[in-house]
Amino acid sequence: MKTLDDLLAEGVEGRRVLVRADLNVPLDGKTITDDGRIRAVLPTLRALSEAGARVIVASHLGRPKGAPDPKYSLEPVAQRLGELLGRPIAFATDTVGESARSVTASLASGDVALLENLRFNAGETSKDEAERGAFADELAALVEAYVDDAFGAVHRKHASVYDVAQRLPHFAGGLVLRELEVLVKLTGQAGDTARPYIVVLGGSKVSDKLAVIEALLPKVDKLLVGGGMCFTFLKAQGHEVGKSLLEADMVDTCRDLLDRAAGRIVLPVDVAAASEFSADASWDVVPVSEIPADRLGLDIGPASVSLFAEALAPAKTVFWNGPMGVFELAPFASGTRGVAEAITKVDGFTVVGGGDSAAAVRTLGLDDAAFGHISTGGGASLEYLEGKTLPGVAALEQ
Ligand SMILES: Nc1ncnc2c1ncn2[C@@H]1O[C@H](COP(=O)(O)OP(=O)(O)OP(=O)(O)O)[C@@H](O)[C@H]1O
Ligand SMILES: O=C(O)[C@H](O)COP(=O)(O)O
Repeated sequence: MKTLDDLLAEGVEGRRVLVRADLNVPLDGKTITDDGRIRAVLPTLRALSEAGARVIVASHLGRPKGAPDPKYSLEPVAQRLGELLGRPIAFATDTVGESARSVTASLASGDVALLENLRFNAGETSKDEAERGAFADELAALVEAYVDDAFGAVHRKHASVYDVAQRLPHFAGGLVLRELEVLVKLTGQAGDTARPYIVVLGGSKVSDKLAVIEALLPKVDKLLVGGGMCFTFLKAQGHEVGKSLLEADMVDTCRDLLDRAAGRIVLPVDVAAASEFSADASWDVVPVSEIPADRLGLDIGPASVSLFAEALAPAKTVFWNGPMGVFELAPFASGTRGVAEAITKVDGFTVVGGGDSAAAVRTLGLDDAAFGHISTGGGASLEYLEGKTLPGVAALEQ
């Protein structure tokens, strides 16, 4: 795989370079609530700009439906990117149209531009190769070289991730390289995963994470399951879960996993059971065997935090993905905070697997530096650990 260093060694002075970044940051209206993904790509942008490239950055934001939607404009991101880089960013109000062409044409050496949301174009995410290819042609026409530094999107077979690489000299950015270097240590491939190896999974969707549980089960010593997804497992264990999140069609699969795991899947023993999905709900901590029929579990309880902390204490390797509860609502953030704190005390290598978990670490005021690595990829890190081929990585390798 050719890397950013190879491109810099070739010389980039005056060359137009497209950098695919993952600037898909959480927004509250127009306010960025966590700019971690913007910060993560700064070294690549700085290196190219300082070497005299004309840098054109492209990203998706959210999941607009293939047409412009102001709610998903990257304009606030351009603003923040400019502040962090300490230089003005030229913002194109489209991705490959009139504005993009004129902005890229007018860049001087060292300048940086950001294109509008890639997903405002149906071709970006299309399953039809010709449609994706046509959009990739338009993107490629703007530049002379391509750097992929969008680790969070390498699992997507999208035009800007996959097809563009086939049309231009392509290079892996520093963030993509660093993420792969760290995550390979958790696959067991290199045979150097220090034990005990404990995986903590939470978040809302069991169905999304079953494949990763399947893939990791033979490799890990313990798998701690919290968050919305634990209720499908609790149901499979024979508990009633009231109005908690439940994927009824996954109960049998969870039961099968629990049988095969022979005690290595650890579930909460108590939960915060609330009257409604709201910060103002009335709620109590109850044992998992006593969740009232009219309540929903929005967090793991204190006994579960202690149980998980005890399991984590001897760990030498930890991977954590997905919050333990609805941490966005203050009363239900304790489980996530407690487990995150237990992970920071681990005397070993700890990785936070992206998305909401990384945002939780920062919004709960925990110290980034207390974790070995905070991945910028949620789905991407999980698919990598599952052992799937990541289209973005495959394209860079070709
Ligand atoms: N008990 C619960 N009931 C309902 N929702 C929950 C519960 N616990 C956690 N969640 C929600 O799960 C969401 C995160 O789920 P998701 O599966 O997307 O996690 P993630 O893997 O960190 O995300 P990403 O894929 O972006 O990395 C959070 O918004 C949180 O509020
Ligand atoms: O947030 C993410 O995991 C990445 O930015 C990918 O976004 P997507 O799941 O909408 O493709």
